[in-house]
Amino acid sequence: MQKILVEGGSPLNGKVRVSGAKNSAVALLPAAILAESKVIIEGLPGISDVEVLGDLLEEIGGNVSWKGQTIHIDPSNMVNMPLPSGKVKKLRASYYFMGAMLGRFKEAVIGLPGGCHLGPRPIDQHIKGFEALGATVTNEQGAIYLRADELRGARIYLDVVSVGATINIMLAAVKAKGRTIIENAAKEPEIIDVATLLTSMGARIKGAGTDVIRIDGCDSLTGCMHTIIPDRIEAGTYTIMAAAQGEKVLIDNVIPQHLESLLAKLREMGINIEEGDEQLLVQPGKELKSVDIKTLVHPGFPTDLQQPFTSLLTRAVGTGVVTDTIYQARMKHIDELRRMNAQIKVEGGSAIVSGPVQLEGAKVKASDLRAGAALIAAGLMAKGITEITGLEHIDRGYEQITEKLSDLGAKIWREEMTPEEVEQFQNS
Ligand SMILES: CC(=O)N[C@H]1[C@@H](OP(=O)(O)OP(=O)(O)OC[C@H]2O[C@@H](n3ccc(=O)[nH]c3=O)[C@H](O)[C@@H]2O)O[C@H](CO)[C@@H](O)[C@@H]1O
Ligand SMILES: C=C(OP(=O)(O)O)C(=O)O
Repeated sequence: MQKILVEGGSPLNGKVRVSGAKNSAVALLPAAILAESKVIIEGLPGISDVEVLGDLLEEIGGNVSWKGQTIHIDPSNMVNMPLPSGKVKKLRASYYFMGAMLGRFKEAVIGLPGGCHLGPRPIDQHIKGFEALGATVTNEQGAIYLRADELRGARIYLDVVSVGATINIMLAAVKAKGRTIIENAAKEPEIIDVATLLTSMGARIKGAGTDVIRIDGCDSLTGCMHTIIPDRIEAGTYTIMAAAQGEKVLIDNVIPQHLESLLAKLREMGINIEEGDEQLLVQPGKELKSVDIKTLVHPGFPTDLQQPFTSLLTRAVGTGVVTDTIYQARMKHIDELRRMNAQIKVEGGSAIVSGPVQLEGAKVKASDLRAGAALIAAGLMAKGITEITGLEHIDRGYEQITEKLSDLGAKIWREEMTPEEVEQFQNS
């Protein structure tokens, strides 16, 4: 087991290249189940979520091979194998096997998903959608059993705007008879990316990226080639780190329009950001002004950037209020930031960050993926050395984060934990 060490204070300079989007990748791979011939997806991020999904596709009989960041998935010999436990528990997005296997086999058994612990993460809207399409859905001993004699298109209104439910319903509906209309659909760029892949496979989808998606089902889908979009959350994380500790940092392979809400807030803080077609140049001033943020569904401020942004606020002048309306309990990083001398109060579900403070290195634990990014951001600004454990979360979503930051001039590295540290970590 490893830990990350960061010796703070070094300025960040240079160029960092953003990888393919985790939250697209984790849907694109299961989507390949629906094809009848080879699906090739280029530009995938080297993260553990993608590895696990590749293994799951092999478990159900897919022929999977890798050439660098490109995956070749031949789904023709896949079988409807139940996946009630095991690797499905390692990540959130294993829930996409429900929609994809239901679409292909009209039947599936999938264990309830894992992923970041951000408070309650129900999947009732996914189930509502599958049932509307004609499936019977039961929950038995921690696994979801889905079965349909026939999938029929339906009009589905989502009570909660959900990325996962929107994509999962699309996956099943592309093979349903007739038209499905998803109302109050999520509008995240990853939904458009998945719709683009499915359309290349022959699916008929209109409106992805708006809150009404129309899908006309078809009998068969073929293989295709697809290039994934860049990861807006990884890009946003490096943009925040550059704002916190950068002099002049170029974020490469980014779609700036995907990050408008973050960029607007950073500009309000006094950070100079120039937008190119696929690049952002970040040059923070000496003094940053605090701002308030409230997370919202896309195109609002993304919940997945709330935690790293909280770290940035510790070096801004004034008081910033952070409210997460998507995951109210996504606050586990706060206690760890406090160990590093951050002045943060939690009141009425919001974190109130007072600054500027000089953060100090400490031993901290990443409780989830973006908490990990928040602690690395804090470590970059802190005096002394910060030791971060819980890397299994960070490695779910950030490809080569220590290497990318080292290339920007950060003093950051990984070390094996001693047996005593492992024991302490496991008991904490
Ligand atoms: C793999 C993936 O893409 N993960 C992202 C996805 O997670 P995920 O798809 O799980 O998140 P959702 O968009 O579904 O969740 C949004 C909100 O809706 C609620 N909800 C969701 C589904 C449901 O059936 N019932 C329900 O009540 C959730 O508890 C949450 O409060 O979107 C989140 C919100 O942008 C991001 O933080 C995650 O990084
Ligand atoms: C919450 C996240 O991921 P997941 O939904 O995969 O747990 C995230 O990417 O920040």
